Amino acid sequence: MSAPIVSLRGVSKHYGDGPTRVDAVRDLDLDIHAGTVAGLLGPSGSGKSTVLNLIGAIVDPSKGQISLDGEMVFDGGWLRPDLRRLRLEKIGFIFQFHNLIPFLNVAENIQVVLDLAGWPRPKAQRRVAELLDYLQVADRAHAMPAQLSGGQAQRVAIARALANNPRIILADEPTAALDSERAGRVMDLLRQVAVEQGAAVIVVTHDDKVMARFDVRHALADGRLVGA
Ligand SMILES: Nc1ncnc2c1ncn2[C@@H]1O[C@H](COP(=O)(O)OP(=O)(O)OP(=O)(O)O)[C@@H](O)[C@H]1O
Repeated sequence: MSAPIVSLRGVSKHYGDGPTRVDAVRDLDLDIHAGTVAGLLGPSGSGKSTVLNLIGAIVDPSKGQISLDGEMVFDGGWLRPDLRRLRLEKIGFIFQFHNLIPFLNVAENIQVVLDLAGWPRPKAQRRVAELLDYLQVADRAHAMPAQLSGGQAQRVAIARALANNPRIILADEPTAALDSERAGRVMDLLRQVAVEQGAAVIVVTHDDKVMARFDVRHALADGRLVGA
């Protein structure tokens, strides 16, 4: 099997110290490979979002090692001076409530990511058009987020997450606000991205509608993996 795109070794995260300390993730080893759609499951408070945010360099690990797309990025401390750049280069985020910027239209919501990543304008505009086509929302390019249906908004959010060709897609409850048919389409799309772009897609969910759709399932309880 190919080398993992996401690899965690002995990763722990606690919030606070002393009597208020919460051990959210304990000594976690986790590998996710290219072309895989992985589910991160478990009851509320088991540490799922913390794991996603550790991989996304949004939360600082308390200890351990994290390597992303073949690069060791955390080894007792972050090895990259600019975590914002690390995220832009390697990671696409998708959230339950899509987090589109309300005062930018659909095309601009995607364009903004490419501007931040330093793409030249003409190339970025071609990429935006290609993504809107791929996600079947090209006819909504000039619509504002408030004018979109839930399914359309989620597809635009996915387009934005894919814009910079990240090898790692992190999704937090991406289907919870969608009916089964739309949820199924989002999962089909994530699978297509995993396969076509050789990406690792990691989905945190409680959503029973999509449980059968993962290649691998990692279940957490009390900050530890408890098997698939
Ligand atoms: N910023 C924080 N400060 C203090 N404690 C936190 C913080 N974030 C999470 N926790 C605690 O860490 C533990 C794991 O939380 P986390 O959000 O990762 O779980 P989860 O499995 O994603 O839960 P849910 O399904 O409810 O979103 C919980 O006990 C939570 O209260």
